[in-house]
Amino acid sequence: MNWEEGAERLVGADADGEDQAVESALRPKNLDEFVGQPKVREQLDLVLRAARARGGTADHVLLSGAPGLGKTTLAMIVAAEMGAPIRITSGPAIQHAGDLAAILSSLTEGEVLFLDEIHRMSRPAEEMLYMAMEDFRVDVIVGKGPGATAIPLELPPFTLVGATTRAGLLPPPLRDRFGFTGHMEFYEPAELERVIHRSAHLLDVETDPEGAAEIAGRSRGTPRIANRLLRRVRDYAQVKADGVITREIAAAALGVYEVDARGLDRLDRAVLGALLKLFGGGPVGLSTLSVAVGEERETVEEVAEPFLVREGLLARTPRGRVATPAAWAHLGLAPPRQNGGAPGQQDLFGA
Ligand SMILES: Nc1ncnc2c1ncn2[C@@H]1O[C@H](COP(=O)(O)OP(=O)(O)OP(=O)(O)O)[C@@H](O)[C@H]1O
Repeated sequence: MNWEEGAERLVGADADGEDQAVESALRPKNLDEFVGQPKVREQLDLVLRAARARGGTADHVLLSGAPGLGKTTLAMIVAAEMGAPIRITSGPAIQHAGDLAAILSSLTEGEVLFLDEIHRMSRPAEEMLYMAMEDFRVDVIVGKGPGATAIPLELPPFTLVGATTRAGLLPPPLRDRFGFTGHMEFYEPAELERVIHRSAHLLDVETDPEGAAEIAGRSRGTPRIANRLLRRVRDYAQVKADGVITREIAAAALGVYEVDARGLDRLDRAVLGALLKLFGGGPVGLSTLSVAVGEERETVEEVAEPFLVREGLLARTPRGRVATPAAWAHLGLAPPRQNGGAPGQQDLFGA
């Protein structure tokens, strides 16, 4: 299978076509329904309540965190809680300052502008946004060269909700213009169980507590993945059983899709398996490891490794990739008595 960009993984955190079609039905509509993220929820609640009490517009909000953790959902909740409409766009869609000017100038008072992947906006658009956020004004440049003139345009007060997977990539002047920054964490299994119960209810699927726990444990801390796995388990329960999701049904269904008890899929297990079985647990260079699993370096490094590192199964060291004791245990293998092997011979392709 090709795991290159665009290949769909059941445990991938980016939205696929089916996710997009069903996600709006599963989105919590207000802060009370939003599961987990207690800090962000409490802080945002204060920001919104205060703005409502003042009868004004809420401060600009920056949400950072991995894909599928609920940034879009929270942006929609900000609008709903403020009783305001929402406009949704993304950094890559705004390549010219003019694109942004067109959007900003059509906003109505109090409207929420959701800018996903805000770190991918073009530089000129970013500079226009500074002024819009601070002074609710933009300068529209008319003409070219020495004859160009800037026509100031007043904007109604609005709330920008920016989302980014990488808050560190935002230039400080942009970051500083947000009144509130919320960092979204990966979800605890108990929180994902609540997400699954809620979604199962909305999808009209019966799920017992152990069934939800089984799916939660394989969802990589991410509600989008939990919802996706729930849909696949529901299919299995309907076709192979009486439609009720139990622990056995969930485990069997996700076994069919090769998502293991910890949420690793075939690619993750291939990388980990090669590291353990072929290289004695490492250290081994990334290129060597990639050749061993028959994948591109980038696929191993960007698609498989981040979750393996997060799970404490693999470490990236200056000498190469190293498996942790938990990796041996997870694949049910006994570590060699002296972990380490012969890195000089294994690093044939460099790090
Ligand atoms: N806290 C939550 N409680 C319940 N469901 C949630 C929660 N967070 C996210 N979800 C569900 O997960 C799905 C993905 O959420 P959302 O689209 O908001 O993620 P995102 O962080 O914006 O992702 P991306 O960065 O890819 O745009 C939604 O369908 C939503 O129903």
